[in-house]
Amino acid sequence: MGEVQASMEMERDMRKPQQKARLAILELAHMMSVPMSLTAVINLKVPETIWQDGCNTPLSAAHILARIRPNGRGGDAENLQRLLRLLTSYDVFNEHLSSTGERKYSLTDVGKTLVDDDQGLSYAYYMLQHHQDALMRAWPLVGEAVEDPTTEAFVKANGESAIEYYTKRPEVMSLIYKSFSGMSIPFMRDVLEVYDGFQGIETLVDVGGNSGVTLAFIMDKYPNVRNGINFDLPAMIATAPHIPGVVHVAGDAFQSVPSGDAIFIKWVLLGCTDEETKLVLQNCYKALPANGKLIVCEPLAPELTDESRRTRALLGGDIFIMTTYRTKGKHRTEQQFKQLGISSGFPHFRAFYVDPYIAVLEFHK
Ligand SMILES: C[S@@+](CC[C@H](N)C(=O)[O-])C[C@H]1O[C@@H](n2cnc3c(N)ncnc32)[C@H](O)[C@@H]1O
Repeated sequence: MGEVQASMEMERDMRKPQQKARLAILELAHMMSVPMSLTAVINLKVPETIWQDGCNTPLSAAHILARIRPNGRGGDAENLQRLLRLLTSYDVFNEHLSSTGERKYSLTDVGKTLVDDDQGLSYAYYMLQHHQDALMRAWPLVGEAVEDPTTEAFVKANGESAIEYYTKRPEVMSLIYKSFSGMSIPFMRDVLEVYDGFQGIETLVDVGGNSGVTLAFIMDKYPNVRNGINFDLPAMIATAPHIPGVVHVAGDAFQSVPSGDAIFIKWVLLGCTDEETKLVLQNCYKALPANGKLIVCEPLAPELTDESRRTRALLGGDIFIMTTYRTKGKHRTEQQFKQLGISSGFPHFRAFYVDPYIAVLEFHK
């Protein structure tokens, strides 16, 4: 029987629900192979090797290995090809199969997100950050968040919180900065193309602004923002890089936040419990003038649970938060944010869906 015929017969058999179910559970059972293979090819520098000079020329695994290894020797091309085939099935690489059976690989649009741009940023650092040893140690304990939500899996596995762990290690901090910037800048580029809510603001406070890169990006596009205050925890501010025009201020948003015409918060509230989120929103309310505005960019959990990529990406991120940062931090729905805003004093709320993952939420006094 030829492979095509066998495949057609398998398609037909797949109509049997039990076979479909067994196949689905095996896919789930082997799911771990996907992020670990992706992390491996990033560490091996496969994406930039294929992308060399922006050409995206299809290369065989042996050719990729020869380019990666300066002396052109060593490495197991067959094993590299096995990683590339799996990741092709997840749309990271395109596979080009020749009539002789040789397989070559180029980058898809997904794969291209792993190649550094002219500022040295890409999503590769986000992948690497998420799969560091310390974070991986926490995953076997994910179920304990159900039994005991008082302590994060990360803390149980590593004896300290993720933030404490990061800030003690300069090499981890530099990965964190690249990871957040690599994820943040492409999103902000899209936001600033369509969202004009920063017009008319002179002093903008970025609460939990980390390195200050996002704030600098906003100030570049909106020169009316003349005073940019990057506010973060003391340990983060201690290692924040110097950025012209950005003033770094250390503090704790649970205590108070600096005053400004408007306040910006991005990718912070997901790491807070509902009570802490309310506290931060109340502190923002106090720090804003009459008619002041709080602009929040956070992942928005979908109301409906379906099988879409968006739902999976967002709910997967939600479990990442639960495991790594806060067992009761979470991705919230639009309605949950609206209610938290109202209970913190903000009577007006608007949501802008500028990106499938992160939304822009405006809270007005
Ligand atoms: C996931 S990072 C997001 C950084 C940045 N806003 C971005 O979008 O790239 C969360 C940031 O919130 C900061 N943060 C967490 N709790 C905070 C608090 N209580 N007060 C101020 N900053 C806080 C962290 O130190 C970290 O820099």
